Amino acid sequence: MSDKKLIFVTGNAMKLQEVRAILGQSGIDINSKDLDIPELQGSTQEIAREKCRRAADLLQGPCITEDTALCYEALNGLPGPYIKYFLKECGLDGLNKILAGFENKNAWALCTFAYSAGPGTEPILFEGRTDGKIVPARGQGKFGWNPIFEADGTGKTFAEMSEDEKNAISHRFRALEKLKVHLQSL
Ligand SMILES: O=P(O)(O)OP(=O)(O)OP(=O)(O)OC[C@H]1O[C@@H](n2cnc3c(O)ncnc32)[C@H](O)[C@@H]1O
Ligand SMILES: [Mg+2]
Repeated sequence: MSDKKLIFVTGNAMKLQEVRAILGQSGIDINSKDLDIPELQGSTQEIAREKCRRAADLLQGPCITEDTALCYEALNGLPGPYIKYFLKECGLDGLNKILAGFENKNAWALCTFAYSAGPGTEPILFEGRTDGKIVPARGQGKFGWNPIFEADGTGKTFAEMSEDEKNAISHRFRALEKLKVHLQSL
């Protein structure tokens, strides 16, 4: 495995940057491919599995994909996997206002990596979760909903953290820890 480059199918340059930083010296080398893969409706697991299946079919080979959800406790986990569209249509301010009628601002960030060994195989999922709460935007807004997610126990939004600080506690880091173990066992 270590001499092979694994393909990460994503259109998101910030995801790729964080994945490369987190994997660092692990010996796992990632190439990326920006394929537009339709994302189904369903649970985060169903969406992740289907996206990876389709990516492996298109590539005709092994690959990984990643789905990130932002889940509000007051909304039983929504927007969840649909956060990209909520962010696009409502903005950071709207993502706060959605919770105006609720005292509970708790949320969790959920990262799901899917690994496919190739077409016709069942993707394997690796999940990582970071708990926090939704707050009015603070910090550098370079990546998605970073400015409105304050991670528990830090007093900081992801956007107020350095890359290293975020990558030490993030949903993505936690999911990659599990994916790494799997890849290194191949
Ligand atoms: O090609 P893919 O990998 O699907 O990339 P995407 O940008 O479409 O990503 P998702 O479908 O997983 O949608 C997740 C949304 O959440 C945003 N996002 C993902 N990870 C994030 C993180 O760690 N911090 C802040 N925002 C994030 C991202 O910009 C999207 O708007
Ligand atoms: Mg996507």
